Order: sequence, then structure tokens, then C-alpha cells
Amino acid sequence: MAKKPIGPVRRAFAPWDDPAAKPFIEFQNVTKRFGDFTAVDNLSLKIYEREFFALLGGSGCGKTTMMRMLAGFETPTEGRILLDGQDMAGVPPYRRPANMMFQSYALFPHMSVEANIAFGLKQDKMSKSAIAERVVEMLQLTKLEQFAKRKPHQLSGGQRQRVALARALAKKPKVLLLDEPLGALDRKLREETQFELMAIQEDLKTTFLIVTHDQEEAMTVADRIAVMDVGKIVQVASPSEIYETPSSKFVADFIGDVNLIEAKVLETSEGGSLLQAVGYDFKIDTVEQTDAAKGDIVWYAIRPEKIRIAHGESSKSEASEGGASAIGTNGTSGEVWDIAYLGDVSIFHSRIGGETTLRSTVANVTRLVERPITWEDQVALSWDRDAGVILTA
Ligand SMILES: Nc1ncnc2c1ncn2[C@@H]1O[C@H](COP(=O)(O)OP(=O)(O)OP(=O)(O)O)[C@@H](O)[C@H]1O
Repeated sequence: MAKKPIGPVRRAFAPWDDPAAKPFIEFQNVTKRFGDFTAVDNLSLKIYEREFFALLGGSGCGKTTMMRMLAGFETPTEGRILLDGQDMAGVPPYRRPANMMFQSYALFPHMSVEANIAFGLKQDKMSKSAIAERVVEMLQLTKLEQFAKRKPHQLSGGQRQRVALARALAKKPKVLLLDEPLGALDRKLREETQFELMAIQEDLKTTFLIVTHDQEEAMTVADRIAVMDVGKIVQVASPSEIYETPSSKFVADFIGDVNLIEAKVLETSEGGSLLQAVGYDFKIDTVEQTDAAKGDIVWYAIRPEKIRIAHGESSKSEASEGGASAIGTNGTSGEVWDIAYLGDVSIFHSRIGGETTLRSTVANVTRLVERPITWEDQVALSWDRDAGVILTA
């Protein structure tokens, strides 16, 4: 069932759900080895035209290597890469319909903004008038008109980033590859620029492939995200699917904050499952089915914002004795051990026994709360049947 999207809503666009849609970029069983080190491991992936696609993963997982193979700066050791249906083997970077914007921007310091943008077009022997026209178009697109005559050192980091973007887009590539494009910007500018990037992408309808290790950035800009771990893709899905239905503990933990509770399967059927938290007195009733058998140990993953917190004791650990059908919500008791006040939200860490804590996030909607929950308070933690997922990997 489709869940509420988190990023900007353009969900009508979903070619990956259409079996007849032809992928625009295709990695077919691609492996890349450097000596005996495998950086990309038998990886397959399909990306569609006009998609804003993010490769997300920790440092060294192989994201940049994937992008460099697509751009033609590296050759796959095994497998094929197709771009617009054409096998890219042996096609040099400048002949590929893809352009890469580098992390360092690599602007020419002695050239003005417009000369930087025009550079690639001149190399392509485009006519002077056509170049002038394209440069104006790119300056407008990236809102740089007033900076056209400046040199890179007379610009802010955000403006330099836009020059690099304008230059990368000037040749109208079919695919724009962005390697950590906003890495040098501070948080506020980064967020603004993410929205600008999305607007530009919507405008041009170019396929964008972005490499980032910043999950919020990937969630904000991308139609779909591929989460990578040591040379492999572990999940490909829309931001909301990745967040709401992660396929593994790794993905759940990598994207956002999550509570992972070890649990034993007591019952599972089409209507849902009943789990017993290992080491605790509470059961977990969930709408989720699992392939795991009765008695198996699984992980129950629940996001902190889905756990309600209130003063008092939970009645649920007793109530759940009645079995899966008897209860609508889940719960357990805890003691507040730590509070992180982040302004818009507060995160409560409640000890539910021993050293284990459950994290719950509460939006600070009112400025003054009558009796705020505070350190060492006894609290009832509760959540709904459809609030979490069962993970077996
Ligand atoms: N030319 C090379 N020779 C040897 N090893 C390399 C080479 N290029 C990359 N690697 C290794 O391959 C692995 C993947 O590198 P890659 O640059 O793709 O990672 P990444 O996911 O982009 O990481 P980061 O976010 O840190 O840039 C790393 O362990 C890296 O050291």
C-alpha cells in the first residue's frame, strides 16, 4: 500500500512501476575491482529518463566509482553499462550523453562566470551567437545574471556552486551526474540549493544522478534512492518507502533514527503478527506479516516519532496477555533517562529495563507545556499496530 510521501510530491511520475517503461541508464551485473579489492560488486540498477536518482551510502561504499564508470572515467571489470539503450563500453567520456559536476567545482579561476559557462560550448565549436544565447539561458536558469562578469574568487560558495551547475548543464546533457554537489555549502544554503536543484531539474527534465552520503539530502531531492553498502545496493525505493519500509536493519538504521527491538515470533498470519520482546515483559502486536516462523528471532523497527510518551504507567504489557486480537495499541513502561531538546522537537530516551532505552520524538507544538515530561519521570510508551516493521535481515 502506498504510504504518505515525505519529499516533494510528484508521485504521478513513477516509470519504475511501469513494466513497459524502458530504462535510460542500466547497470547490468557491474563489478569493479581495483587490484584484488572489489569496490562495486555484481551490481544491477535501472534508472529512468527524467528521474532524480540518488546513490546514498557511507564513505567508501562505491558510490563515486559507480558514477565514474557511468561517466566513462573508469571501466567496469565485469558487466555492462547501457545509456539510452547503447552499450557504453569503449565510448570515451566526451562522447557520452552524460556530464559530471565535480565536488570541487573545478572552475577556471582566471575566467569570468560567463566564460566558464561558455568553455565547453567553445570546445564543441558552437557558433558565437548560439553560445551567447545558451550562456544567457544558463545564467537565468541558475539566477546568476548579475554575476556574469565576475571571477570565481569574487563569488560566494553557493554562487560558485551554481556556476559549476550552469557549466555542467550548458551542453544540455541527457544525464547530469552530481558528485556530492553541495558538500562545500553550509546547512542553510545547502537546503536552499537542494530546492533550486529540484526546480532546475523539473524545468529541464534532465535525468539527474546524485551521489551523497547525506540521507536528508537524498530524501529531499530524489524520486528514488539506492542505498549502498560495501559495493552492493541494499535497497532501491522512493524516499518514503525507504523510510517507512526499510528492507533491513542496515537501511533502517542508516536512514533516520530507529528503535530496533529484538523479538520472538509468537504468531504470524495474514492479519499480522504477535511478537514477544526478548528480555522484556511486553508483547508487540503488529499488522506486519513475516516469513519468519513461530519461535524465530526477528527485529522490530519503530521510528521514534511513532512512539507516544505520557506520564504514568503503561497498561499494555498486561493487556497484551490476551493475544493479538485483543489489543489495538502496544506499550510498555519506562523511566526518562535523557532528553535532547532540538527546538522543534524533543527526543526522550526512556529506559525500559536495564540499559536499554526507547527513543521517542515529540514535536514541540506549544511553547509552554503545563507539566513537561522530565528526567526520571515514569512514563507510558505506546504505539499503534501499524507503526513499525518486522525485519529479518
Ligand atoms: N583508483 C582506485 N584504486 C584503488 N582503490 C580505489 C580507487 N578508487 C576507489 N577505490 C576504493 O574503492 C572503494 C570505493 O570508492 P568510492 O570512491 O566509490 O567510494 P564512495 O562511496 O564514493 O566514498 P566517499 O563518500 O568517501 O567518496 C574505496 O574503498 C576506495 O578506496
